[in-house]
Amino acid sequence: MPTADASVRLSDVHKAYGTVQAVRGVDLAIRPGETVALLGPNGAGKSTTIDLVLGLARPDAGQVRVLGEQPDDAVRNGRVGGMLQTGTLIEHLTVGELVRMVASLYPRPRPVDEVLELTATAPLAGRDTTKLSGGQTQRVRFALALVGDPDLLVLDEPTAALDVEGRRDFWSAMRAVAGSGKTVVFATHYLEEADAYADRIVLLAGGRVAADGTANEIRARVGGRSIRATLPGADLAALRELPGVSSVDRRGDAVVLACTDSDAALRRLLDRYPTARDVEVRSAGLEEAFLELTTGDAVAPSMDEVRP
Ligand SMILES: Nc1ncnc2c1ncn2[C@@H]1O[C@H](COP(=O)(O)OP(=O)(O)OP(=O)(O)O)[C@@H](O)[C@H]1O
Repeated sequence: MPTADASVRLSDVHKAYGTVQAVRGVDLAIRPGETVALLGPNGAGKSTTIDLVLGLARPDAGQVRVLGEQPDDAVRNGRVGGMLQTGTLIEHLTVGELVRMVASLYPRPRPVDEVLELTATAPLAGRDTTKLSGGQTQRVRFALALVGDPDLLVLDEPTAALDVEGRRDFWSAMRAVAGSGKTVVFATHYLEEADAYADRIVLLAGGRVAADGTANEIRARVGGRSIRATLPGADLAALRELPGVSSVDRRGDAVVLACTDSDAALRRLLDRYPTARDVEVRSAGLEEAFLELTTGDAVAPSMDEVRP
């Protein structure tokens, strides 16, 4: 894709903080209208990548172009709307007053009523900004990122502190915006959010791109299947010796066999353990792909960090 045609292009970008290599040779091109998730465990380099795109950090090496410009020029020209992890709303204004005030700072703002509608903040327009829940605050921050009518929206973990309902409401607002043709880049470590809301997932680990594609393409990178069967009291060491089995795990009365050859493993399992029941064979999911692709020279995420 020629540079001018990409909304965001990173070419062999490196960024260190002291001795920590936060981003190590990232190449990435995001097309206009795409919704892209930057997914990765803690410390993968997601926020640093977002800071580079927003012109808040400069690369040590490589190039970042946003809408064909230097990032800070694109931001200054009102072409980029950003929502960072932290930030508070100006206090003692109503939501409507705040969004109107921010709109007045842009040359061609989007009509305020339309933005309030789109972000489901219209019912909050008369509410003081100090009287909002976490989810409502995030939607107002989203409205502020949107009101300048940017071509590109960049959101750093927009739902990190929200409960399930707050997350759902936020994403339904986001989906409406993405559907209107904007390019959206968001960072998350929620697999399900990346899967549900992004057209494409860029999986980061240890400051590098570990995988880049649709959720299905990333799943397909991990070819293995697993067999789950109810088998009370089974000897895990003996199961590990079955042909085609790479590892074994116990889940209550069930066992899960990760397989390199699930056909061979299944035949021998049923032969040796005729009492096995509720047998299921399944393809590796996004969670397995995430674990496999982000483990290695990168920092392995703990299951808490994966938060499927
Ligand atoms: N300002 C900074 N000073 C020093 N080190 C930093 C700074 N910002 C980030 N780092 C380090 O760079 C690496 C990448 O951090 P980054 O915040 O980009 O990752 P992340 O994927 O956004 O993680 P998280 O999900 O925890 O926000 C980490 O090791 C982090 O500790």
